[in-house]
Amino acid sequence: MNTVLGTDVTLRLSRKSHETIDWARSWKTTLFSLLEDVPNHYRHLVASISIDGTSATTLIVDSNTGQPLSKPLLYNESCPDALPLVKSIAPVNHTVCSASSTLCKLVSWWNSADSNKESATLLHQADWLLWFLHGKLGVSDYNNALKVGYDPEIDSYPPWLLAQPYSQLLPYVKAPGTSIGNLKEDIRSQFGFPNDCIACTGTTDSIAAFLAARATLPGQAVTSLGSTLAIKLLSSNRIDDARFGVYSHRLDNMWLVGGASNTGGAVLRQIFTDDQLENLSKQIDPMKTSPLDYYPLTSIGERFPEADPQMAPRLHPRPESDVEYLHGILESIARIEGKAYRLLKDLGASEVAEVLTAGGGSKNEKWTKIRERVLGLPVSRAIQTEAAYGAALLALKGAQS
Ligand SMILES: Nc1ncnc2c1ncn2[C@@H]1O[C@H](COP(=O)(O)OP(=O)(O)O)[C@@H](O)[C@H]1O
Ligand SMILES: O=C(CO)[C@H](O)[C@H](O)COP(=O)(O)O
Repeated sequence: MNTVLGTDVTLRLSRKSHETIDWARSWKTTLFSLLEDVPNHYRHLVASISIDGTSATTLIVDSNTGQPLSKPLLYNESCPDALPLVKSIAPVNHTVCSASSTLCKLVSWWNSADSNKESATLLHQADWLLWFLHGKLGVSDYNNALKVGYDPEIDSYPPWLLAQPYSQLLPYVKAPGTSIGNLKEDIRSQFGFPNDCIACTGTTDSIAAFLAARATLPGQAVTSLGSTLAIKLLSSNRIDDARFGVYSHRLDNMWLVGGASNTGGAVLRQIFTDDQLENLSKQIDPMKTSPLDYYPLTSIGERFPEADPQMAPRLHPRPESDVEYLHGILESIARIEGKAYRLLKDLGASEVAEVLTAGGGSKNEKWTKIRERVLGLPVSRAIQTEAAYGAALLALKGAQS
């Protein structure tokens, strides 16, 4: 029997200004502390390791040292300066035609960098952290590489992208859960992993959550209620439309159609502690419709189901009662989720039949009932709600192939 390790190292914006956080150092520290947390009596049994990270979280690193050449750009950061140029080379409404796409982040760096262009490589958060384990720089997976322009249907970067001068920075792409190679000797000896332990390509956090939920039939969907609201609907056909922030990830021979809204738990965390969320939620009647109409965001900008970088948060008027306020916020997020699923149907995806829930918000039973009422669909908590479990399934896939 294989023992495998999956880690979800997505780190979210904390209350501090994210200008003050050394993100790359935080991620590396988090990874190595997670490896330290593996009980010693399991470490010699670990056959394979994989990592999921936030999508479009981008690093430009030195091809020789792997060290970042500039500040990493997070999943929800945008580079609108690059959008006109990206739109001029990509097909209309292509996934990369979003200011928060990885390609916009690459083009923005390329146009502003005055050195190191010849010895630079683009990596995503999960790619860079896996590199510490296997030591082969420049390897990614076709889920993380989607937003830089990789086309998982042709298993290649498209000609319009390869023709660009910065295509030399693009990472080599493998399927998620594919062996990259054995762990480096220093990592094996530092943590006591076996000589034949391998590192496998990872995926993004919301796809790892989908894998963890074990949805296998077209029409099954997973909503990840984490810091953000990420939606993945298993569909037999591919839908991509940047006008609405809709794109399709490949999952073997099917498609995960969806997108990621900037609404979600990060807004709740700005207002309530987890204990307050639990205690206030107990007092909510989920069958009662909230009259409050919010668009809960932590800052200006929305990706999906409206791709509007100028959308402002709407969290007022605030009622006297915190129970009513939380009810209004949870119901408003549910309305955004409902709008997202209706949009996918209107764009031609398989019709959603049931919604499984992952992420921290999945434990809120009152929210689940509110969502079931608003969506008009069966909504339940996935048996496995942690993205790390999905990453472990990818490690297992790599160990068995
Ligand atoms: N009882 C609750 N009801 C609703 N949301 C909750 C509850 N407890 C925690 N959360 C939310 O879950 C989020 C954390 O979930 P998690 O899946 O770990 O997010 P991420 O991996 O994106 O950081 C937080 O933003 C928090 O507000
Ligand atoms: O919101 C996010 C972080 O939580 C990411 O954008 C999320 O990973 C969705 O992106 P993808 O659909 O590519 O997985």
